[in-house]
Amino acid sequence: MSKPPIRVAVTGAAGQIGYALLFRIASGQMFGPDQPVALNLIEIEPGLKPLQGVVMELDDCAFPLLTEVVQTSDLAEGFKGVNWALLVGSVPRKAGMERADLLGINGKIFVGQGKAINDNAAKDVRILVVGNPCNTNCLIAKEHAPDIPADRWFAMTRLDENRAKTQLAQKAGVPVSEVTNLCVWGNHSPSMYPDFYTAKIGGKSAAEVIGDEAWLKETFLPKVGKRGAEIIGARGASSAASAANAVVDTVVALTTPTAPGSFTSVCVLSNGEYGVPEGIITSLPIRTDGNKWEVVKGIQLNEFSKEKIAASNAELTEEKKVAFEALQG
Ligand SMILES: NC(=O)C1=CN([C@@H]2O[C@H](COP(=O)(O)OP(=O)(O)OC[C@H]3O[C@@H](n4cnc5c(N)ncnc54)[C@H](O)[C@@H]3O)[C@@H](O)[C@H]2O)C=CC1
Ligand SMILES: O=C([O-])CC(=O)C(=O)O
Repeated sequence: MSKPPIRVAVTGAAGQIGYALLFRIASGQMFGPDQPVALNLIEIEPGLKPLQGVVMELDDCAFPLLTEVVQTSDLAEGFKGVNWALLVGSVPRKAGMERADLLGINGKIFVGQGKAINDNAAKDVRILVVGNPCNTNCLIAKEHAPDIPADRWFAMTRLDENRAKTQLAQKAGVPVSEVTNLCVWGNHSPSMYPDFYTAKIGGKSAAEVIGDEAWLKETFLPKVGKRGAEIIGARGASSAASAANAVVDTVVALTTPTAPGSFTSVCVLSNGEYGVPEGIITSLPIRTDGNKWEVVKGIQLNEFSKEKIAASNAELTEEKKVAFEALQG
């Protein structure tokens, strides 16, 4: 007998990321080759017509695992019974903007979505926020969903982790699979800290294998931090296929046991781990048994790392203040 479907809501389903993401969910790449899925696709009114076209394409793929597709702009209908909510829908930045500039535009969206998830989702719902600025948007949604436990809320820095791994692999001249234990700490913004001191290449310290601290500090860090802007500059639009890929990677990482001794980067609600201020959604090293997750303990951070992490978290604390003041005003 086949398993009951996992019901997945995707907001902004007719957008760029949606177009790269839905087909991967429906094909089984997110939940596995024997796990049926149902899709609840949520768009604002003007997005419903293009969404129809995307759904025609989903139909035309004849995915054996796809049991149902709901198309709606009604949040209660869209989040009804969902086990996962992938919150992508929101405005992307243009050249010259920082992601935090989107707070005033996008923040409000996450109030209504938080409430609708609270009132309609399945009891086991887990939420991944992608729409920028994703950390603070996640916090806004969480604050408006009082019945959903805090450990169900995630925002995405896996794209930054993947970017950082590739940069290190290319510099070291090794396959990217050799790079492990790369935690991105802090905000999904240029202040993020991809921790090259803790990362490993072929099981050895990445910093020692690279052997060029000046490159790591002065080239690698800004390269990863500003990669999103670099892509906007080249493509004229923000990253979409790689973002969708990171959504798949994040959900897989949270639903399958983490390899022994390893971890992945996900933004979660801080509880003061590693001296991080409590009550912000910040990127931390996470491991899981596929169901329950925990922040990995005992990573030794040097002064440089501590300063970088503190600066990014100070930015998040300020972003939180500005966002919640704006929502009240
Ligand atoms: N966290 C991360 O690593 C990344 C985050 N992003 C962010 O993801 C978001 C989406 O990016 P794209 O798909 O490229 O944008 P897009 O503009 O191509 O698509 C966004 C879609 O969301 C829809 N939408 C807008 N407001 C909505 C609402 N209230 N409810 C439901 N749908 C709504 C729009 O109609 C549109 O179809 C942006 O905020 C972007 O900055 C992008 C890349 C990486
Ligand atoms: O940079 C942007 O605006 C889109 C994004 O979050 C990324 O590519 O990391």
